[in-house]
Amino acid sequence: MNNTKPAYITLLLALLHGVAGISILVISSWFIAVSAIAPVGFNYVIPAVVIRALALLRIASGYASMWVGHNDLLARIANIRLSVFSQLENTQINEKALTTEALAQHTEELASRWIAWIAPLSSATFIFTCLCVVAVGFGFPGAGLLIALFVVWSIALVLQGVGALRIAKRATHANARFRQASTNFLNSSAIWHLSTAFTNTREGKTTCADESHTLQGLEHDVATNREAAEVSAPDINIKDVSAKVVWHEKIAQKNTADRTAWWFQGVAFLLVVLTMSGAFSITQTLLFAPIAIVVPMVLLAAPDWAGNAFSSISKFAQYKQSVKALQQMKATPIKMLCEREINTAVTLTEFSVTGRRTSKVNTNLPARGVVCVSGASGCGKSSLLQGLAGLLPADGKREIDGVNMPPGLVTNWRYVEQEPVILSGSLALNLDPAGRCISHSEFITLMQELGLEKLLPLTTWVGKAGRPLSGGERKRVALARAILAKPRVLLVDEPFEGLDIHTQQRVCDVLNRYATDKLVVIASHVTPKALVVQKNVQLDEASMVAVNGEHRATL
Ligand SMILES: Nc1ncnc2c1ncn2[C@@H]1O[C@H](COP(=O)(O)OP(=O)(O)OP(=O)(O)O)[C@@H](O)[C@H]1O
Repeated sequence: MNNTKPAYITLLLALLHGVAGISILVISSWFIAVSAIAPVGFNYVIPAVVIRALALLRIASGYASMWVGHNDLLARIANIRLSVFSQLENTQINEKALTTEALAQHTEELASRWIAWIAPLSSATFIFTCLCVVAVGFGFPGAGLLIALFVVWSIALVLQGVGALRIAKRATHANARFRQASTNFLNSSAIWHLSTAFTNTREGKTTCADESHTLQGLEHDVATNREAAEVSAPDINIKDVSAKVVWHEKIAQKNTADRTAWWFQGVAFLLVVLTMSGAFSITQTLLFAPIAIVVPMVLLAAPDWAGNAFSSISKFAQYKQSVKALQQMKATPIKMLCEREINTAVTLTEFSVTGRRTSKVNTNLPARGVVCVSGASGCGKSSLLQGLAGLLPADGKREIDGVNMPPGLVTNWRYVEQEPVILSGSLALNLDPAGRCISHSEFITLMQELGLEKLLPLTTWVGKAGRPLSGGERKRVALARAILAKPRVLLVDEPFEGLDIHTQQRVCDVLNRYATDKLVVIASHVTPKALVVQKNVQLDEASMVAVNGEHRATL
């Protein structure tokens, strides 16, 4: 975090704001008392001017503290999110919903710590300590009561903090479950109509579809989906789905802070009542020494200048939970391997993705040319390509020219997914997300070759996650992105799926040309005639057969 200097300014301004406030209270209390018994010639102007100056200082420091604090907050959020993004770089994200929660919620808790709890708590502690020291040092009547209130405040703060930590833990858990459950639920939006249809037939009445699209309908719909269409993740707990659970914890946190503040207020008032009732012999002094009014006035206003600490300690508790949640964020690092030239072949021996039910593959892939991987649906074509690229951990050996490659992603090998990721941005951003210096003509030529000229110009906004693009267009944009990165090995998953014959031909031409000096591995159910295949690799449940003659291995 580079941007820490303004945080101290935030703290100083908060202290200034607090000290100015309490000084106004002390001086004005004394001033009112002294005015009643002031002798002729008493200079009223000086205390009035001091009070006015303090009031201005309080207003100015309050606004400045907010301005500096919030600017600092925004800078911190940006920094923390960037650091989380850099942690997530080159990793497999295991739980997307929780990662989103971490990015959206927990980073904010971390970033807001100075304005949320460090500054208010430090300010209240500083003021309380100074008041006690001054009251005892100058022998203010009732100084002991102030110290007693300080002790009560400290104990209440610790107790409130302990309770707040428990609630914050529950709140973080509830938030996480809600985020997971709602992500699962929203992902099933395309087949919501199934649950409505089911409800209609089962209950024999018409259900308003819109009604089920509201959050109130969440529990009912998830329940129906599970029961009828099994569209939700099996671990969804309907109870945890409810937004009410999340809201309940938020309210509980606020209520405990308010309750502690009320108790504190009660104790402060009690001390004032005891003071005024003569229990501490201050009343006698009050008649003769205006300074004796200071402690009762300070006690009376204690909830104003010390009460906020109870809600700040709750924010501290939430901060602690957010730090923990960010530390526990699950992402499996992908090791990056340096690029290597391939002179003769890539050899796979007993190669299979760890933990997936796929065939063990034994084959030699040529240094250049098109290799076509085929086989029944679910036999492991996509898994093989991802394992080969190093995106998934794999068992067996992956060798280049006889040298074993450790697990990891080879930097200049590219995998094009079966369902590609399209970024919400321009076509140019999608084609060159890393911002390489690719020439304009290179972009345009490739787009034309892949039959994507109607998407041009490059500034075209492809819409949110590329949803306005057709399935075939998304595939070709992803293929163009990979080709423009000029990988040594290009691994393409089902490039012909959803393409008409004419477009398949164009894609084949691009792949054939690319394979003249690079290795192109294609997983596909179809092999268009136009594709110049150097080698076929047929995956089978029982065996792996290299179709060019050699039966290399049997499971
Ligand atoms: N993310 C995953 N986690 C666990 N298992 C998976 C995952 N993805 C796929 N599998 C399993 O791995 C096996 C191979 O899947 P894969 O997608 O590699 O097959 P495929 O041959 O590409 O299928 P298709 O031709 O239908 O695309 C299947 O049994 C599948 O259920």
